[in-house]
Amino acid sequence: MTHTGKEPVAVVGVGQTKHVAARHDVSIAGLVREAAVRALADAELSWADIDAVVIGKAPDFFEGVMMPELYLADALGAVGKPMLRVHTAGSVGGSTALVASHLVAARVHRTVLTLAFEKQSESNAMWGLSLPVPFQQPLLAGAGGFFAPHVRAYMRRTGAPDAVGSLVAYKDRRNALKNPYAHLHEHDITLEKVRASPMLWDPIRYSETCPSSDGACAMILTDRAGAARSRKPPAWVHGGAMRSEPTLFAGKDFVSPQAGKDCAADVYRQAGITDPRREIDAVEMYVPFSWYEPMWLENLGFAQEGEGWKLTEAGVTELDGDLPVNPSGGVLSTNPIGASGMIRFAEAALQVRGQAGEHQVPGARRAMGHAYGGGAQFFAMWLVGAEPPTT
Ligand SMILES: CC(=O)SCCNC(=O)CCNC(=O)[C@H](O)C(C)(C)COP(=O)(O)OP(=O)(O)OC[C@H]1O[C@@H](n2cnc3c(N)ncnc32)[C@H](O)[C@@H]1OP(=O)(O)O
Repeated sequence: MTHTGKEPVAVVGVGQTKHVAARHDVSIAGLVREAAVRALADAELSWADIDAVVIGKAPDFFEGVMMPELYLADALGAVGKPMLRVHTAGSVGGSTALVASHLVAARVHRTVLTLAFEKQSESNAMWGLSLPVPFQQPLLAGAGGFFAPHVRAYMRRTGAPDAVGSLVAYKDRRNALKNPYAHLHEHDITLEKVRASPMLWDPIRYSETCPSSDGACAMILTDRAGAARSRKPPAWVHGGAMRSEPTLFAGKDFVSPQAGKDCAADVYRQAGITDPRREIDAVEMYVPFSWYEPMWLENLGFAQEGEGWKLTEAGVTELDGDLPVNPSGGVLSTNPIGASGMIRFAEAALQVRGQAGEHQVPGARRAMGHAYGGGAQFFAMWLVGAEPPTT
């Protein structure tokens, strides 16, 4: 039989660890295996059903272990099978899933285990991200130090009121209470508490910042025949894209990077989306600092330029709003950096499979997963649906 076009790709299994500040009870190998075993159990498959493994994590500085994938082949059942590592800084969880999905779409492999992790308690991510790299803009103190001026630039450009950042944090931390895997479960959270929390990197407050987490996320991606064997509803990949640009160049727009806009436009084109605000039911967006919600709402085309904060302020992005953003609690509640992009992709898949539990968006049919990394320079996104793609 001659095959033309791409093979449709389905997510049939999702597994996560409970994300926490420090998993002292397991090694990196133990952490990744836990997520992989849960994804296999969800898919009702065994190691023998997996043809290849695609793994991702953020910079090796975060654990101080160079190339940890070298010793993870047995923990991930990859002995005698192809295993591949992807690296695109903080967006890596998303790009890893996309590489895995391309292997299925291109009919290189039929069923692929993809996994991303970070065990930040083994090191210190803030100082891991504060290296004095020669001939580069100093990164200041960690990612917060790098991104805070871009948040200020957004506030100045749009006239957004100070309160918007706190609204996002308050929403995401409440959503996290509905997600058993989320790192932060702040049962006593109030808006006043968020607003009164200490300023870390002006204008980013403690409660408007992601934590540093240990965690892993895995997915099983398969072809049309694999999806047909799945007893649970699959999530179908309708579009996926990656884009990159340098950290610094004349004219770079840190508030709304061109690479992010182009990446989203490519995904919408593949998925046949012309009005993302109306046609997408849930978004899992990479928001490590709360102000990135309104910033990405604009960058991804959900709002006109300068208007993203108005959606947040009006409650549109709440779990019961008409465009729920980060029903899982998002990166703001859980950030094992390398895994965070894959968690966004996996949570989007759970939404359209109807498997998101207490943070399910009722009736979600199409959901978007978004990841970014580096100096807002690597982007990875996918759009998944409850129905198989028509093209
Ligand atoms: C592309 C990207 O992903 S960019 C983002 C990259 N990631 C970051 O920049 C990480 C930002 N966060 C941090 O640097 C740190 O978590 C800080 C500065 C906010 C807090 O530092 P520390 O207090 O040293 O955190 P530490 O990890 O030791 O945790 C101490 C406790 O505070 C909790 N905690 C950590 N951060 C937060 C937070 N932002 N809000 C509420 N609680 C928090 C932890 O869960 C832990 O509680 P536990 O002991 O009950 O488990």
